[in-house]
Amino acid sequence: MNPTPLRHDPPAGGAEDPAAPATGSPADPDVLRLRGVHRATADLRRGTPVLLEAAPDLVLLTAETAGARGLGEFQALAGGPAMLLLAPVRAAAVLHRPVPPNTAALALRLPEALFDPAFLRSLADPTAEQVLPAEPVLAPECPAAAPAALALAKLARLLPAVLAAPAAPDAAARAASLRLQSVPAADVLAYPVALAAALVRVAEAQVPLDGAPDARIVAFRAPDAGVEHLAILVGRPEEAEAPLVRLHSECFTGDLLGSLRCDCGPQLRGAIRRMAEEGAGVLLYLAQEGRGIGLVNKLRAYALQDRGLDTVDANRALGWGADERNFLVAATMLEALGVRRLRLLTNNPDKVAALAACGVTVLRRESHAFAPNGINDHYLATKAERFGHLLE
Ligand SMILES: Nc1nc2c(ncn2[C@@H]2O[C@H](COP(=O)(O)OP(=O)(O)OP(=O)(O)O)[C@@H](O)[C@H]2O)c(=O)[nH]1
Ligand SMILES: [Zn+2]
Repeated sequence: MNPTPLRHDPPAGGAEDPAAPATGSPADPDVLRLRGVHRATADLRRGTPVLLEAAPDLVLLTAETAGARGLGEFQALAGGPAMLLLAPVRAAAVLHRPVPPNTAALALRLPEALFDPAFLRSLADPTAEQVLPAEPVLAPECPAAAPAALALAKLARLLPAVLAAPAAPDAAARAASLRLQSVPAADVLAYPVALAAALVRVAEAQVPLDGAPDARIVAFRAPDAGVEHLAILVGRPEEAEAPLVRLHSECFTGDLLGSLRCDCGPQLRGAIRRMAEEGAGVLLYLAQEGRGIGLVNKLRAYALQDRGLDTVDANRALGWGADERNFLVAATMLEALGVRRLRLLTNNPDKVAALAACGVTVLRRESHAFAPNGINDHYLATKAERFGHLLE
């Protein structure tokens, strides 16, 4: 195999090469941007506020993780009235009325008396017990950086419901004394693309599989960020003219537990089987659980589906888009593996379009449909009706 080196490959031999460009070095601005955003997501997950550098700067705290300490630190940095930023479908549900179309985010007024963790969680999460001591009202203005604030919560795989306030004039100094993270809004919005472009191969091993003994796994990771993706190579796909490729988004419930709610398990094993029959193929096992919303949110989406919503509306009710995946990750991995022309095993036309948009030649789509099992029938029908999945 002769992989194409990517921008952040470490210097050969692991030594610093003084003549090499600065990419991957400690001062590489791309690496610093990834680091800043990744640290901010980790802080939000632990219920710690972060500063979002925008005009104006905002202090943020995710509603899902806000506790007494985080709320206290939030107030120490806030220099103006607090708001709760929500995605439009969730805001409409909380306000009990439609919101203007094409709205990226809405802001609700939030007096300090309502800084209560249970109240905040109930505003954020339609599956939580609803604790609504006051009727929520719209704030007079939604800050320009609200979409970046919600994007940061989503990168943390938390519900996109964010307590926000304009930062006090001395917020940067106070943030430094509390060791809080500060992150530019532009870095947050650029993060998914920067992360995908920065992936490097970090490990590789033979892993013979049941039915596909000639299999290898190659692991990819971006520097200074947490997410890892895997490529499962059957045979020598890089030597094939146009190998069979599958982009398989992680599904803990279907792939590992054999859940009958979806078709992921049969698709995963069926893809490996077909690749073994052909003698070669690549299955990219992408860390995009729940179409990019994460396992916890997928479980919430399932709870909403049990109350009658379909898979698209359940995502939206939680504040997420129907499909939050970024397939640039897959294009970057394929390039590193030396696969530029392929046949794509999928029913999803968006995957074909996304790879083509990244410059990958998809010679054709190969159908990958499995019969409904009596429980996933409605889910499969919804994928066909609302995502345009092709079943032939
Ligand atoms: N949010 C959400 N995600 C789901 C649900 N059911 C399955 N998933 C996720 O959907 C993804 C399925 O991914 P894929 O099988 O790669 O993609 P696909 O869009 O179905 O397209 P195909 O290539 O035709 O299979 C996995 O990440 C699952 O965890 C659901 O009801 N809600
Ligand atoms: Zn699944």
